[in-house]
Amino acid sequence: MIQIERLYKKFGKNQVLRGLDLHIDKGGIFAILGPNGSGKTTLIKAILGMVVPNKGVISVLGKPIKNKWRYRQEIEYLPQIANFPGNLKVKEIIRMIKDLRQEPSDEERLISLFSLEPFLDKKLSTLSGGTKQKVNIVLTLMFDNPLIILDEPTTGLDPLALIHLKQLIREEKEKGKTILVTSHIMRFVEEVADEIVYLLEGEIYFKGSIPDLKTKTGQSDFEHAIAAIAITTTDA
Ligand SMILES: Nc1ncnc2c1ncn2[C@@H]1O[C@H](COP(=O)(O)OP(=O)(O)OP(=O)(O)O)[C@@H](O)[C@H]1O
Repeated sequence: MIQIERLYKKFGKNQVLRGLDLHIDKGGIFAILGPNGSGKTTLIKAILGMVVPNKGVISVLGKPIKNKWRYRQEIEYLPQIANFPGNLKVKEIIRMIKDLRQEPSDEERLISLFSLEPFLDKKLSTLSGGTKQKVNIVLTLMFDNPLIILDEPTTGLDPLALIHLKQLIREEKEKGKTILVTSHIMRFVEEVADEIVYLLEGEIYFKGSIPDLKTKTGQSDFEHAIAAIAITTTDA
C-alpha cells in the first residue's frame, strides 16, 4: 500500500525528515503522531506528491510515485487547512469537485448524516469552522478509493459530528481500505487507530499497536504513554 525508504526532506536548514522508513502493507487505520513540527504533514504531503523529497523512494499502491500524478486519483485527502474559494456555495463546491474527479460519489448520504441540507445554498465564507470541516469531510469521503489521508479531521467538530466521523472512518476500514490520520486528540486516536506511527526527530520512533506502545513505555494509559515518549526523549 505505502512503502517509504530512507526519506529525507529539508526546508532551508531545517532537516525535517531524516532517512524515514515506513511500510504499510495492509488495510486499517494508522494514526500518524508526533510533537508539533515533527513532520507529520510533511510526510503526508510527500506521499501525496505535494512535497518533493530531497532523497528517498516512496511507492504508493505498488508503484514509485516520482514524477507521477495519476495515483493521486486513488487517494482521498482531507487537508489540515482546506482553502476553497469563499464565494462558492456549498452545493457549488461539491459539484465542482465531482466534475473534476469524474468518479461515482455518494454525497447525499454524507450531507444528510451531517445535516448539511440547510447550508447547501450558503457561501463557504459564511459558514462556521465546524460546518466548513463537515463540508470538507463530505468532499473527502464521498468517493470510493483504497487510500484515505485525513490531516486533523476532528478540527472544530461538535460531539455528534465526531461520532459520525468515527463511524465513517470505521466503515471505510471495514471495506479493506487504508486510512492515515493525524490528530492531537488522543481519545479520538485511541478509539479509532489500529496502529500508531510516531514520528520523532525525522524518523519513525515507534510503529505498532496501542497495547505494544503501553508495554514499551510502561504506561497503562494511552495519553500518558504518548507523553512518556516526549518526556523520555527530551530528557535523553
Ligand atoms: N513549505 C514549508 N517551508 C518551510 N518550512 C516548512 C514548510 N512546511 C513545513 N515546514 C517546517 O517543517 C517542520 C515540520 O512541519 P509539519 O507541518 O510537517 O509538522 P507537523 O508534525 O505536521 O506539525 P503540527 O503537529 O504542528 O501540525 C516545521 O518546522 C515547519 O515549520
